[in-house]
Amino acid sequence: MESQFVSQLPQPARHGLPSPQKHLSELSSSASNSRSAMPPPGFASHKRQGSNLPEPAAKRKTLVERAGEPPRIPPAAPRSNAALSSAVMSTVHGRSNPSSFSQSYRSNSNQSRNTSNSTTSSSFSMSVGSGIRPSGLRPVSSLARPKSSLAKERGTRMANPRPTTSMDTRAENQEGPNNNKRMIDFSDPQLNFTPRAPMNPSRTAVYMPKRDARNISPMRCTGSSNHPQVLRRENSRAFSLTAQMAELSLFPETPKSKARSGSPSKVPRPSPRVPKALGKSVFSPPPFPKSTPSPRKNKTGQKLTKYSDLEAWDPEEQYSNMERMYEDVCKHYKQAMEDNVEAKEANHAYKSTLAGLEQERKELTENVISLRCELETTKFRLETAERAKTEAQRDNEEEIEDVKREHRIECENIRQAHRQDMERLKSDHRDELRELKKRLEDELEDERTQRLQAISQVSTQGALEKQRHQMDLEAKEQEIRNIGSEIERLKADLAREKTLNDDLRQNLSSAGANATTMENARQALQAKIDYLESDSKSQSEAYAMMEKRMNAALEKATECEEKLRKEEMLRRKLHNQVQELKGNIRVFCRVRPSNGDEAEGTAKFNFPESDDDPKDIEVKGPEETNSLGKVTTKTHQFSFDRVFAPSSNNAEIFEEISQLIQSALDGYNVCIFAYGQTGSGKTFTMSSEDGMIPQALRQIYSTSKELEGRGWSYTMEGSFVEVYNEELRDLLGKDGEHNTKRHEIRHDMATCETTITDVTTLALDSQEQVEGILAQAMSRRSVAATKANERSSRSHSVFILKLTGHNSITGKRCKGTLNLVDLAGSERLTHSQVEGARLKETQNINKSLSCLGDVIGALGQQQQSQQQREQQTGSGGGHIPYRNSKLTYLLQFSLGGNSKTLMFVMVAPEKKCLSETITSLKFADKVSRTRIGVARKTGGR
Ligand SMILES: Nc1ncnc2c1ncn2[C@@H]1O[C@H](COP(=O)(O)OP(=O)(O)OP(=O)(O)O)[C@@H](O)[C@H]1O
Repeated sequence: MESQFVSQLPQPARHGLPSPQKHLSELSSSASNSRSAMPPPGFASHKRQGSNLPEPAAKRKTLVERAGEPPRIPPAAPRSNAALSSAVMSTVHGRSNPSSFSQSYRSNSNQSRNTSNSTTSSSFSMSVGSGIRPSGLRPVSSLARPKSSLAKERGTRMANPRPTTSMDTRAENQEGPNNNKRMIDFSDPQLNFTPRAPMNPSRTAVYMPKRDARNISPMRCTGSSNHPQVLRRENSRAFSLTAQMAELSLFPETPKSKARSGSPSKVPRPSPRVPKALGKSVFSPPPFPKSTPSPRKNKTGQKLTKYSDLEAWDPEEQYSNMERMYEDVCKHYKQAMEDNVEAKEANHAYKSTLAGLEQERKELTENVISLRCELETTKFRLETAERAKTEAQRDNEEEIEDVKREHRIECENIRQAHRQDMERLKSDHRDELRELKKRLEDELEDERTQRLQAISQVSTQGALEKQRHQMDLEAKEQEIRNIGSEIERLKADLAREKTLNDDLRQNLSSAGANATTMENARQALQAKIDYLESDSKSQSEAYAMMEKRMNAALEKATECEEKLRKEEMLRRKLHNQVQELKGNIRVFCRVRPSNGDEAEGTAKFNFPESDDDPKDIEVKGPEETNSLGKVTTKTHQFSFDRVFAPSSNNAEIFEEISQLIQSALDGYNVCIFAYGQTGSGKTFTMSSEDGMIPQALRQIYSTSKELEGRGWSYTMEGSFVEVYNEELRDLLGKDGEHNTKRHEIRHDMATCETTITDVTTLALDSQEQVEGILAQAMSRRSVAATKANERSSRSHSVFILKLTGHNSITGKRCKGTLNLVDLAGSERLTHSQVEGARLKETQNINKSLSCLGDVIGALGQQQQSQQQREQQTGSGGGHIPYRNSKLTYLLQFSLGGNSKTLMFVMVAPEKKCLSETITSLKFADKVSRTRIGVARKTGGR
């Protein structure tokens, strides 16, 4: 029983001594581990003897110093060993309080072995348990938790052995934040810690840090307590244990004070299972003195005093307790002694290990010295090599510098040579250029001389040639002139011959007709003779009747012809009377359509309703502001012989003037002219494809054809001139001549005929010929782009058609002239803003138009005064300023009593032309009111 007890005590020397190798490895590992810097328990216990306070962390030791340290020191040694030492010392020095010693020692031994002695009471077990628990493990329950009625039960329950189950996990989880701790069963064969003492079933399981099995090493546990917090906790625990031990006394405690003393585990209680024979083999404590029972002993209900309610102590019971405690202490002391012996053995072993290590250290030191020597040698070599390298580098740099310098000199030399070469080449090149230039100049001079000689030769030859040609030309011109006069003479002869021929032809035709008639008569007579000879009386009667009827028919035909002639004469007479009634000067107004430029705006024109013969036009004038600031618009009303709205076309207009064309065929002078501002549509009306000129010619051709049946034959001669800057130009003249040749206007006052000198007069034999002539004339007209018209006519064009008719039946003749005039556009100088040639043109245009107005006005006045004078004296006369302009002079016989005149006043609808439009309309109105005398036939016989 005693041996069993002894074996349960901690025996570190026997089972905890590691092999030297392992020991060294642990030492070296501890050298690198700060936790192992904690002093071994042996040192600590010696150092802290007599002190319960924890020592500060020891200085880090060398390998040699550590070699002698015991490898496995129980955990929490500083605290437990201090307490143990103090307890032992107090016991040795005869101090009382064995229970505190027992408690301290038990805690120490249990920590070193990681086992617990479950043979003690539950409170004692808990006390021991708190010692083996790693720091931080259930600190509150072990230290601060007050004792309760449940504490004992809980402690017992914790000590109960149980297999490792899922509950372990739960228990582990219940450990709070330190989950890295786990319950380890010491019976687990995997663990290399095997307690020598039989395990108490109630303590087979203890809480261990969650590491490998080595974590149960006291060194590591010690290390873990090195943490400042842990140290504090350990210190406080040691302090509380010391304090508790100091509290222990032989005097009984009241239950109340017990309850206040803290954890029940800290109150020492004798284990009922401690063997009585403890320490017999080694140590036999003297018997505890027997106490004699007190005579005053009152087992039950004995009070402290007579007047007190407190129960008195039972000394006997206390004594027995003390006795038990004493035995317990003796038992532990014996155990400690055994441990001491073991520790000495271990010390010895450590010393031998230390010697080995010392030897090893010496060897290592020698090695270190030799290595240092080697290091020094290497350093020296390195420095030498460095120096050599630096020197080599310096040499290299010097060499590079030398090479660079040489290179620079070489470059400089090459550059110099190159520059000299360049200079030389340049001078050579300059010389070459100079020579080349000189040579070329010489060559050029020679060439020029040769060329000049050749030119002078050629020019001499050319002059001679020219002279010869000139002479030839003059001779040819003379020849042509002779031929021309010959032609003229021949033409006159031809015309005379032609007339003679015509007369002869007529005589021949009449003779032919007479011959036919005679033949018919002869045949009739022959038939009559035959009939008479056939002797038929009835036939003779029938023949007479037939002859009678034939004669009647012939007479009737003659009557009809006469009647037709009379009617034709009447028609002409009536036609002319109608024309006269219409007025010898008539005015038509035409408004052209807008050219589509909406931005310019259109003036307001009104055409009062009239079914087929519109004659009135209203124009809204420009806005005017009167003196009161009121804006007014004046409406101008005009009446003409006919008004054509913008929608009317050239065909409609020609219908109206076709009667005038007939008058020209009848032998009247007819003048149709178009007046208006530039761009108002004059040329469009007169000379466009379906304009008045082409249509008039078409009608003349067709009518003359019709009249052929009535014995009329017509000859048509046309000329086309323009009045440009008061000069006449022949538009049908030869190329190059039409605008250079000068022409004169000649009037034959006897025949009232006008001729232009050197003007081209063409016999118009066919319609196609006329159209070709018109196209040529139009292309030669003087036109220019103005502000108002891109192709503005800068001249007055006059197409003169002379119509000569002869009636072969009646022998009548007639000669009419048709003048179709396209006047140049009237425009204000301020509006046109032209200058130079254009200005001169405009001035001449305006002057001639003004003269035209003057002539018409004078004609009107003359008519009035003539009528008055005729009424008074029977004679007329007056001055008409025809000569004031070329235009009026040219149209002298077409603007007067001998002619029929029609004026078109052309109107542009644009707003910007409004003032010019009104001016034109006023002029036309004035002309329209003019009454020119009665037209007379010219050349009629
Ligand atoms: N009745 C019309 N219908 C359609 N276009 C017209 C008409 N009248 C004139 N024009 C057009 O208006 C433009 C000017 O006309 P035109 O050259 O005949 O004017 P103008 O009076 O002869 O001008 P100018 O006096 O400068 O010669 C032309 O392009 C012409 O085609």
